[in-house]
Amino acid sequence: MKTKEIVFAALFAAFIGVLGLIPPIPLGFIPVPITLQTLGVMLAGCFLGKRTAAISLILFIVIVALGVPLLSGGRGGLSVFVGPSVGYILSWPVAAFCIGYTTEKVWGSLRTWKIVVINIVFGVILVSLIGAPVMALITHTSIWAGLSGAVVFLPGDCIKAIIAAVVAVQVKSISPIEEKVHGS
Ligand SMILES: O=C(O)CCCC[C@@H]1SC[C@@H]2NC(=O)N[C@@H]21
Repeated sequence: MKTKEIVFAALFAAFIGVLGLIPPIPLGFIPVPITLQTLGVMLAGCFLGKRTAAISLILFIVIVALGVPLLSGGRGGLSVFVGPSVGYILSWPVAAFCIGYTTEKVWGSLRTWKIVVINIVFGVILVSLIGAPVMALITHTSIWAGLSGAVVFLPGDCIKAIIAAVVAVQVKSISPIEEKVHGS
């Protein structure tokens, strides 16, 4: 692993932790909050690329598991991993990897709309498809109830997908993907 890769992965893990300082919005009818941290997950994928993004999110999760309160609302520790949001949390490295993988594929013809679509497919839909059924399992409700409840996250998550895409395209010249693809 290159030093630069480690630095970027650590920086993004810290950045996602900083996003967790913004208080979550609890929703009475579903035991998982609205959080800005998914913005960081999508940005990690489309700015860092598959490998570094996945490493960054795994690092973030390990730090949380060790008890550092980096999740929104100042939560951390192993108890988080038996709670209703565990599926969402564990989906983050997968989503970041998929976003990074597809972003690298379209890097040569990069357009904001392409990154928006990628972010929505993996950072919104895939995250929901993993997170909501796990939430349903843990809260002893039906998968259908879990998935339909999770629809509440979609509007906000789509806005985050757009913001992440706009930012990633704006700063593409300093992205590690640029170096990887064009060797600059
Ligand atoms: O802090 C946690 O315990 C994890 C929260 C997971 C929140 C999920 S991620 C996708 C969806 N979008 C949100 O804003 N909240 C949920």
